[in-house]
Amino acid sequence: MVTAKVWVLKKHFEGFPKPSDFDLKKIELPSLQNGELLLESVFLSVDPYMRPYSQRDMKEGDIMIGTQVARIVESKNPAFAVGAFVVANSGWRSHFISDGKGLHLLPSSWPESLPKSLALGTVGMPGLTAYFGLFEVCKMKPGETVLVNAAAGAVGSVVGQLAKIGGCKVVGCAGSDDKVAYLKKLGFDEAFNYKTVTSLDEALSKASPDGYDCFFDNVGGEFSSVAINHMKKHGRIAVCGAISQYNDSVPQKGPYVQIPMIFKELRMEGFIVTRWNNRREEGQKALLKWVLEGKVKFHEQVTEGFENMPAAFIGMLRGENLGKAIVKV
Ligand SMILES: NC(=O)C1=CN([C@@H]2O[C@H](COP(=O)(O)OP(=O)(O)OC[C@H]3O[C@@H](n4cnc5c(N)ncnc54)[C@H](OP(=O)(O)O)[C@@H]3O)[C@@H](O)[C@H]2O)C=CC1
Ligand SMILES: CCCCCCC/C=C/C=O
Repeated sequence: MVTAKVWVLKKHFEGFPKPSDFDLKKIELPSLQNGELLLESVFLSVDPYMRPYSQRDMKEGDIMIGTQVARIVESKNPAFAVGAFVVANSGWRSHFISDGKGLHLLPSSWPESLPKSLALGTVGMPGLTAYFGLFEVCKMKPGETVLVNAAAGAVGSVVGQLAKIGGCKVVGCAGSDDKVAYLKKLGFDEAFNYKTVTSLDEALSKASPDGYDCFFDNVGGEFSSVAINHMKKHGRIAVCGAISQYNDSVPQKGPYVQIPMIFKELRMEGFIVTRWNNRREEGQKALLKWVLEGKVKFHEQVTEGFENMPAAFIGMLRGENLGKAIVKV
C-alpha cells in the first residue's frame, strides 16, 4: 500500500494566494489493476495559469492542478516500463495511479547531461508557448524588433532567445536588476527593470526608438496599455498571459486598445499553447536541439520538497523565480 501526499485547494484564492488557502492531505492508493501503473513525482511545475484556472475550473477541496515529471514505480501496462519517466498532468500529488492515457514518455534519447525537469520548462509547455507564440502568432521575421515582458521567466527567456535565433533585435523587461543582467547574458539586445525605470514610456522609446514589430505580452494591464503605443504600423501582439491581472479582485479598467489598433493597423491575438498539441513533438525536437547546441540557455529556480509547493507557487507569482520555477520532491 502506497500513501500519496496531495495538495488541496482549501479555499478559493482572494487576491494574492496565501499558504492558508492550501491543505496537505494523505491518500491511500489501492493496488494496481491490469492496464494501470503507479508513478512517483520527481519534479513538479508551478505555473501562473494555476491562479486563473483554479478560479474557473476548480472547487474547494479539489487537488491542485498541474504537471509533473514522474517515474514509473510499478506497471501492469505493457506500454510503460518500470523506471521510465513521463510528463503527466496529474496535479499536486507525490504519487498517483494512471491508466497511461495522456502520459508523455520522455524520449529514451533524453540526454543524461540535461535535467529531466526541462520537460516542464524550456523543452516543455513554457518553451512550446514561446515557440508557437513567436512563430505562429507573431510571425516574426528576420530584422524585426521583438518586445517581451516577464522576460527572465520560463516563457519569456525562451521567447527572447528564439527571436535572436530568428535574426531579430530583442528588448526584454523584468522585475529586478539581477534578472536584467541575466537577460543581457542570454543575448538580449536591450533589457530594463520595469520596476525601477522612472517612465516605462521613456524606457520603451530608448530601447527601440523606431518602435516594435512584435510584442509577446506575458503581463497585460498597465504595461500593455503603454507598450501598445510603441508598436510599429502593422505590428503584431501575441497575447500570451496577463499575470499583472490574475490576482485582481476588481477588474482593471482601460485605456482601451481600439484607437492604437486602428491607426497602427495592428494585429492582436490571444492564444493557448494547447492549440498546437498536434505539433508538440516538432516543437520539443526543435527546442531540445537548440538547447543541446547551446543556442538556448536555461535556468531553473528549484525549490526542494513537496511540502513547499504552495511557497514555490506564491514565490513565482511574486517574481522570486529566475527562469522556470520547479519543485523537486
Ligand atoms: N497562453 C498560454 O498558452 C500560456 C501562457 N502563459 C503565460 O505566460 C506568462 C509567463 O508565464 P511563465 O513564463 O510560466 O511564468 P514566469 O516564469 O515568467 O513567472 C512569472 C513572472 O511574472 C512576473 N510578474 C509577476 N507579477 C507581475 C506583475 N504584476 N507585473 C509584471 N510581471 C509580473 C514575475 O517576473 P518579474 O520579476 O519580471 O516581475 C514572475 O517571475 C504568464 O502570464 C502565463 O500565464 C504561460 C504558459 C502558457
Ligand atoms: C497540461 C497543461 C496545460 C497547460 C495549459 C496552460 C495554458 C496557460 C495559459 C495561461 O497561463
